[in-house]
Amino acid sequence: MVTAIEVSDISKQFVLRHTRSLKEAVVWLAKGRKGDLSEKFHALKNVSVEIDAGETVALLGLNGSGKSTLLKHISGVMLPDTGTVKTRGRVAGLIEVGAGFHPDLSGRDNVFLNGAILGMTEQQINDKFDDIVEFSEIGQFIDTEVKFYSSGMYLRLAFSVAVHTDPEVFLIDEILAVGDEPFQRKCIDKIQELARDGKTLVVVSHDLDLVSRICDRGILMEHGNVKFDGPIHEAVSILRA
Ligand SMILES: Nc1ncnc2c1ncn2[C@@H]1O[C@H](COP(=O)(O)OP(=O)(O)OP(=O)(O)O)[C@@H](O)[C@H]1O
Repeated sequence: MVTAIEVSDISKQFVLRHTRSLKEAVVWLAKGRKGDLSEKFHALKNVSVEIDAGETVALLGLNGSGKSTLLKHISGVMLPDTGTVKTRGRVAGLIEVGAGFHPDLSGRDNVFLNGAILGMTEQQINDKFDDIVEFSEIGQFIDTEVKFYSSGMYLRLAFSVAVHTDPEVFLIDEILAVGDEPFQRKCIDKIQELARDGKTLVVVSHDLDLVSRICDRGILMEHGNVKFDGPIHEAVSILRA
C-alpha cells in the first residue's frame, strides 16, 4: 500500500484571549514580563494519522474538535507547531468558500488563477476550460467579477476547477452545504467517481448519512485528539451514541 498522507505527531496551539485588561498588563510588566500574557489552547495535540492512497476518510467530531484544523494541515495552508505532515501526489482542497479566488477578477480569470495555484499549466487550463465552465453551470456569469457571485456560485466554480485538476488527494470541508440540492448531488456523484478511480478522499462533514455513503473510514476527533479511527459505521455509531 502506498501512503498518500502521513501526519506524524502534530500539535497546534492557538491564542485563546487576545485582549488584556490594563491592570493585567501592568501587573505583568511589574513582574518583569514573566510568563505568557496570552492564554493558549491546543486545537490539535499529538495527532498522528496515516492514510493510504485510494482510501476514503471522513473526519468527524463535535464543533471545535479540530477537524478543519487537521484538514488545513493536510492541505498545507496551516503549519504545525511540532510534528510533520507529508502528502504524495497532487492535492486539491475545497476548504473555504472563495479561498484562492480574487474578488476583483472575473470567473474566467479566476479559473486560470485557481488552476495555476492548484498546479495546472496554462495549456492544461485552456484544454479543460470549457469542461470546467460546463460542470459549474456558471454560464453567462463566467465574465462577471466573482465579488458579485453568491456563495453557491463560488462553490460551483471552485469545485469544478478542483476536480478538473485531476487530483490524487481531494480534501473537502463542509462547504458543499452552500450548494443547492441538484448541484450537491452532482458534486457527490463526482466525488464517488473520484473514489472509484482510486483517488484519496478526506472529507469533513456533520452529514453522517452522506459520509457513511461515500467514506469507508472514519476518524473521530475530540478536543484536538483522535478518539477513534476505524470503519465509518463504527465511528458514526460512537458519535451518535
Ligand atoms: N485561526 C485560529 N485562531 C484561533 N483559534 C482557532 C483558529 N482556527 C481554529 N481555531 C479554534 O480551534 C478549535 C478547533 O477548530 P476547528 O475549526 O478545527 O473545529 P472543527 O472540528 O472543524 O469544528 P466545526 O465542526 O465547528 O467546524 C476551535 O476551538 C476554534 O475556535
